[in-house]
Amino acid sequence: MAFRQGLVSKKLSSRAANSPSSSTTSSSKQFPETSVEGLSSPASSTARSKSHYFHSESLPVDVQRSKENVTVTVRFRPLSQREIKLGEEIAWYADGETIVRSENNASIAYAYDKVFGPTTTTRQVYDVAAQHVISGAMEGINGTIFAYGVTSSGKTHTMHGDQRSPGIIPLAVKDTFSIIQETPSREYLLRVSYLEIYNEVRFWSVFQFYGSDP
Ligand SMILES: Nc1ncnc2c1ncn2[C@@H]1O[C@H](COP(=O)(O)OP(=O)(O)OP(=O)(O)O)[C@@H](O)[C@H]1O
Repeated sequence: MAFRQGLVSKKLSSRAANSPSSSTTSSSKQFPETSVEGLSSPASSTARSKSHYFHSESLPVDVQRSKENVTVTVRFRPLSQREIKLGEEIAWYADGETIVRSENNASIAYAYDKVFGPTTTTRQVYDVAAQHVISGAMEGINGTIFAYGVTSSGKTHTMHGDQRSPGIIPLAVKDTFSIIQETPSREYLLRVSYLEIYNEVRFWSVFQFYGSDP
C-alpha cells in the first residue's frame, strides 16, 4: 500500500487583523475532465481542491495555481524498511506533477495542485507549497498550512522534521525572521498558533501566521 498525505495551504483574501479571519474562499477553477461524482477519493480534500476523478485521455490538467487561494499538495513517502519486509506494495503513485494514479487501474487518477513523489525533500515541498503563504503573511495576508493523512503517512516528518531535514514549521519560522531582518523599516506583530488534534475527532496540524504592519 502506498502512503501519502495532503498538505493544504490557504491564503485568505482579507488583510490580516489581530485575529484570524473567518472568511474562506473557493475557486472557480474547472477541470476539463468529466468528473464522476460519488466516487471516493484516495485522499479527502477541501474546498475547491476536491480531487477530480478522470480518465487518462483527458490529460493534461492545467492547474492555475497562482489564482487559487486554497491549494492541496500531495506528498508520497517511500515505503519503510518494515513495509518492504512485509511485502507491502505501492497502490498509488505520482504521475507527473499534478496527478495521483492507481497502480492497479491506470484509468483511475486524481488531480491536485501539486504532487510530490517519494524522493522529494521537505525543502522542495516547502518552496512550492508553503513559502508563498509565509511571504503573504509577511505582507499582512492571513495564511494557514496544515497537513492531514492517515497514521504514519508522514505528517510529522513534513511539518516538524528533524535536524537533518527540518520540516515546514522550522523552515517557515526561519523564513519569517529572515524577512523581518531584511525589512528594518517595518514593524511586525507576529502571532503564531500550532495545533495538533489527534484521534478521530480531528486529525491534522495547523500552523497559522498573522503578520501585520501596525
Ligand atoms: N518523506 C519521507 N521520507 C522518508 N521517511 C519518511 C517520510 N515521511 C515520513 N517518513 C517516515 O515515516 C514514518 C512515519 O512518519 P510520521 O511519523 O511523520 O507520520 P505521521 O503522519 O505523523 O503519523 P501519526 O499520525 O501516527 O503521528 C517515520 O518513521 C518517518 O520518519
